Order: sequence, then C-alpha cells, then structure tokens
Amino acid sequence: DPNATRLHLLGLYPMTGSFAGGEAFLPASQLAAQDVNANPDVLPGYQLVIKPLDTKCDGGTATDVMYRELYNTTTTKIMIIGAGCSLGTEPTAQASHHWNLIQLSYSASSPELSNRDRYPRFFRMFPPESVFNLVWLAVIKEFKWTKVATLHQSVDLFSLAMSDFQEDAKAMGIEILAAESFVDNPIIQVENIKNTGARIIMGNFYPNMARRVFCAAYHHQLYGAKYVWFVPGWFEALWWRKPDDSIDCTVDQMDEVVAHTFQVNIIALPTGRNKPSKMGVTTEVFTRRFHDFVGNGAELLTSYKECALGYDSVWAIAFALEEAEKQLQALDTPRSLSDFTYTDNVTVDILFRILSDMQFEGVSGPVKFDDKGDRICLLDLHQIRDHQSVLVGIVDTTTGTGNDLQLDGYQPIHWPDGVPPIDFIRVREDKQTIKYPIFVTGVVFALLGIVLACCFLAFNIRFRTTRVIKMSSPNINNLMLIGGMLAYVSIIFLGVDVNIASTDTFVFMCKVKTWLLTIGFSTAFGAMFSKTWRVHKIFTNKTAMKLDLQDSRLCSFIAALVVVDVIILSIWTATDPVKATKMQGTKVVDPDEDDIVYIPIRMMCESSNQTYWIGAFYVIDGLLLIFGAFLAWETRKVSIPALNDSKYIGICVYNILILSLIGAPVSFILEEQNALYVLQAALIWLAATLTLCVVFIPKIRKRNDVNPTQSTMVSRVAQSEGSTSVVDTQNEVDMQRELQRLRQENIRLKNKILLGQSSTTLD
Ligand SMILES: NCCCC(=O)O
Repeated sequence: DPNATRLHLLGLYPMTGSFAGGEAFLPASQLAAQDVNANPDVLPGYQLVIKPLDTKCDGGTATDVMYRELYNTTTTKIMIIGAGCSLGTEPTAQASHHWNLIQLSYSASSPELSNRDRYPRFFRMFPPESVFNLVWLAVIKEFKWTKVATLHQSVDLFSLAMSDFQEDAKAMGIEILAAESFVDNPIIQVENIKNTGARIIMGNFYPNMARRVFCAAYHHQLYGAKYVWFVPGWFEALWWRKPDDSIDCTVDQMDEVVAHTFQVNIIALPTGRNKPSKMGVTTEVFTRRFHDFVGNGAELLTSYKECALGYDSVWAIAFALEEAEKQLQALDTPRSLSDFTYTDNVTVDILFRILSDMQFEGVSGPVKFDDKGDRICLLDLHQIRDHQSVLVGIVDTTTGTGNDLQLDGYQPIHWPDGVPPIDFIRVREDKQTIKYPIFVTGVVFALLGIVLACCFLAFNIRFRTTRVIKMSSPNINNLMLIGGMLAYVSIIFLGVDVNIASTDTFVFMCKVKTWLLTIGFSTAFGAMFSKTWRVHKIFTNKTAMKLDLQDSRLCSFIAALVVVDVIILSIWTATDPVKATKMQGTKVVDPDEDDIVYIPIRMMCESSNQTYWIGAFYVIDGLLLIFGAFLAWETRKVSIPALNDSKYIGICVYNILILSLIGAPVSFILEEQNALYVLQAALIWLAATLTLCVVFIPKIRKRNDVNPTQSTMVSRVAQSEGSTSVVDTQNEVDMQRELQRLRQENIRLKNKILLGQSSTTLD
C-alpha cells in the first residue's frame, strides 16, 4: 500500500563473530515483514520496515550501532528486533528501555536476560540456555550416569547455564567430577577433565570455541566410544568443519572427534506438523517460501533451523503493534502508533502488556512468553552421525509433566560399543601384601643373621680368656651381639602383614618390630661406643689414679640408653597407639581394559603423630652416632688393634649413615609393599651384618696375636675391667709396678719444681 505509514524496526543481527546466525535470521525476518506487509488483515494502514545493523556478536559494536541509529537518524524506531547473540543483546536490552522501546530477540539465550529488573522491556523467542539442562539431566537419568564433568566458556550465556546445571545435577545426586571454564583457550581444561577420568562431558561454548575444545579433545584422546559429549544444538550445521586457523586439527580429525556428540536445541521447525500458523503458514510452506526468498535458502535453513524464530518474531511484533494500535485508538485521547516518540511510555506499556499475554501458533510452534519474557517451547536431542545431526529424542517442557526424555518414535541413539558407555572408570582395590616367597626369604636371611650372631657369641664366650678377646671387652661384645639379634628378629616381624595374620596380630607385630629395632640399635651401638668411651677415658687420663671403668659401668650406660628408648616407646604406645590404616597408592589403569583402574591398598600400622616419635628416635640415635664417631676420632691414635675399635666404629657409623640416607627417602617414595619390605629388611640386615662382621671378624683373625710391647697397656685396660686372670705374669706385674713408680716419681718431681718456683717468687 503506497499510502501505508511506515513503522520502523531497528534490527540487530550478528552477521559475523562467535555466532553469525544473522545471515539466516535476517532473511527470515525480512520474509516475515514482506508477508505482514502483503497481508491486508494484519496491521492495516501500516508497513513494517526493518533497519538491519550488524552487531558482529559483540557488545561494543551492538551498543555503538544502536546508539548511532537512535540518535542520528530521523526515523523513529517503534521496536527493536534482536540481537541474535547474547553478547550483543545484554548491553542493548539494558539500554533500549530508556528510549521506551520494547526489544524482542529472536535467539539470544543468556539466562541473564531473564532478569526483569535489568531488562524490563525485553522479550525473546528463544528460551534461556539453562532450559537445555532439562534435556541433559533427562539423558543422564535415562542412562543412569552419576558422574559428569562440565566445561564452559566464561561468558554469562554459558556460565549461568552451567551453574544452574551443576546445582540441579547435585540435587539429583549426580557428582560433578570437574567443573572447568575457559576464556579462549580450553587446552588445560580439557586435559584436567581427562585426568579426572570423567566420561560424560557437558559442554557450553560458542561454535568457534567448540572447534578449539574438540581439537584439544582430539589431542588428549578425550573422545571415542567411551566418551559422551553434549554441546548446544543451535550451532550452524557442520560447525566443526569450518575453516579455522586457530586449531591444528584436520577436518578428518574433527569428523572423528565429534562423532556421536549430542546436541540439544529447541524444536524450531517441527517436522510433520501440518497445523498452519496463525498466519496460515505451515512449517512446510515456510521452508519452501524461505528457499524461494533466499538464494541459498536450503543451505541456510539446514544451518540455522531456528531462523523460523526470526520469522515468528516479526509476526509477534506485527500482532502486538496491531493490537496496540487498537488500544491506542480506544484511549480517551485517541492516538496511533505513528505518534510514537522515545518519550512515549504509554505505548510501550501497552505493547509490553500485549506481548506478555500473547499466545499464537507460529511456524516454530506455539508462541508464548513466560513472566520473564522467555519463550516456552519443545526441546530436542540430536546426535551427530556421519556429518549429520540426527533427531533421537525430545523433551516437552510445555506440559509440565516431568520433563522426561522421549526416545520412542525417533532414530535410535547410536552407541559405538553397542551399549551406553559407563560414566566413570571402574575403580578396584588392589590389596598389596607381602608375597610368601619374599617373606620366607626375609625370614631365612634373618635366621642366617641370628646364626651368625650366635657364632660370634660362641666365639666370644669360647675365647673370652684369650688376650685379644679379653682386651676387647667380651661382655660388652655380647651385648652388641644381642642388639644385632634383636634387629634380625625385627626383620621377621616386619614381614608379617594382614595376608598371614589377623589385623590385631599385624598391629601387635608392628609394635614389637618397632621395640625390637629401637632397643636393638641402642644396645648394639651403645655397647660399641661404651667400649670406645672406656679406651678414650684411659688414654686421656692425666692422673695415676686407677680408673673405675669396669664392665658394670659400661652396662649402666647401655641400660640408660635402653631405658630412654623404653620410656619413649611406652609413652608412644600409651598416648598415640599405632593402628592398622588403609593407605591408597597411585591409581594404575589396567593395561588390557582402560575402563578399570586399580588402586593399590596397603595395610599400614601408623599412629597419628608417629612422625614426631620417629623423629625423636632419629635425634637420639643420631646423637649416639655422632658421639660414637667423636670417640672413634679421639682414639684413632691408640695403636693397640686388639683394644681399639675406633677404625671399625668409623666404618660402622659410615655404613649406618649411608644405609639410612638411601633407605629413608626411598622408603617414602616406594609404594609397592613387597619392594618396600625388601628394601627395609635388606637395610636392617645389611646394617646389622656389616656392623657385627666389621667388629668381630678382625677379632677372629687376630685371636692368637700377642704383642709384648703393648702389654703394659693391656694390663692397664685389664685392670680397668677388674680382671685378674690374664695379666698376672710376673713380667707384666713388674712392668706395671715400674710404670706406677715412674708416674709417682714424675708427679713428685713436678711438684718439687712448682714449689721451687713458688719459693723463688716469695724470695
Ligand atoms: N541461541 C543462541 C544464540 C547465542 C547467544 O545467545 O549468544
């Protein structure tokens, strides 16, 4: 109608950017405007004109183009249609109501846009993205999955939808194994998901980011029959095949990785629906007309089925304007749409009420907005197969009857393995116990050690009156051997685990082992060092007095060490008793079946503060070793091999230090029970055996040696030991007397000199 008044709509369409749906929504809107204008019964006397602007799916651009259009042009816009992309819709819808403009988006789906306080004049033909959670949850429920991971792009559209999903999933008892988000590079997040072992992954991102996600999934092997991916369904067709310089995956690789991915969308073009819309257009007719209207209509419609929402949006606007015109005419002071200005809050209120109550049959199905201005609609579930998106089920959210997934009557879901994959790798406990042959070997070595110690003991007793053995303090040597035997016995107790004993017996054995090892160490090294202490005392003695360093004195020293051990062990046992605890090792994936992961479980006997108790023993025994090393150093010049063990003590301390330095850190790292037992048993056995051999073998070899030049010292030590049986030859007695006489003479002369000096001074 050439006389018709033009009603200008400001159209915001994303023609490029993350979501370039404008290329389909714009022609669909223009087709609708053409149909409205051609229909004399709709909005008579008016003609709809859309002024399309490209938002580039970008908030800044959308705001800029809208402001310019509203400020700089002479034509007043009566409404805004768009934007198509939430990034452009949120800032424009937050501002447009200040011009008293109703804004109706055909596809923006950010849940943020449901906020009536921030977007008071906003409606949309598309539901909020979080609605798709209903389908996700329905599928999860259908296949009895209980563990999922989520991955989303950090923008309101996806963040809000995903946090709603996580809340609803948790309420349903579904565990979120990972909740990852990214800005523009999802590689680390994809790897994190892989590491959690998740198999069901819910993804929310724009199609350009989806390509990056799936390319990363390809590189991290997070795809295939064992994985299920969900992504939005409003991506353009074949979105994964679009040329994209930001990814390093070939088209074939992308085909492989997206196969069997699920996509969820609204049902924008219900198939087989012959019910004509209010405009008298069936889905089929719309499809045909769209093909005719646009050159590449078929391709566009395949890419963006939701463009039917662009068509219905313009019709909704036309119906609202038509009704508003009637209501404006009926006002006390009649007016019309052509009188609209940006300060007119009457018209906008009328339009708002009309749209809020609107209900009509569109080509996309029933059109109705809820109290937040969101579209209520049917949802569908598609699966990508052979580069096609195949409809496999629907969820009807319009009836409020439970939101169950309806799979009957649709293409069956294809599972590459024939069955739905499991939602998480199966975790099995791998009880780690010490193997019998290893334990038996430990027992045999321990017994061999005990036999060796018994042989040394027998030798010590048999030759206790022999000069060399007598000089080396046989009683104290016997204590050293007993200490060694306790250490050997501890090897047997160390190998008793829950495989061969009850848990109570295991805990008891564990305690006994600690007692044996601690007391054995103190006894053996206490004995060794006490002997050296005596040698040190004798050779640093500056007086002629006879030293009281009999064996009983040395035994008291050893007993004191043992008593300290017993006190600490008793307090430990009483206040912080060891208990059997299950220790989990590092998970190991079954090499033949990567759905199964084994967790090594070790039965450990531990107490809460055992680090401190063990630390106390490390300090005490460390000090003992330092003391021993000091004595060995101090007595290094005593040239009586039979008497002085300092060289051997040095070797023993060195052995213990080396074995401890190797053993302690390796024991912390080792998780495998058998390897740990072998290591600990071998270290105890080596420490005991080396110590006993280093001390006793030289004595066996030299048991018949007698060096007359050392007999005076021999005598002196023997005296200190309170012995009377060995050194009472006349020669030695004479030498002893002579030495004593010379010492006394020496002291007398020294005193005389000192007295002489004093009298001189006095003079
Ligand atoms: N319905 C999807 C459009 C994308 C967006 O809201 O940004």
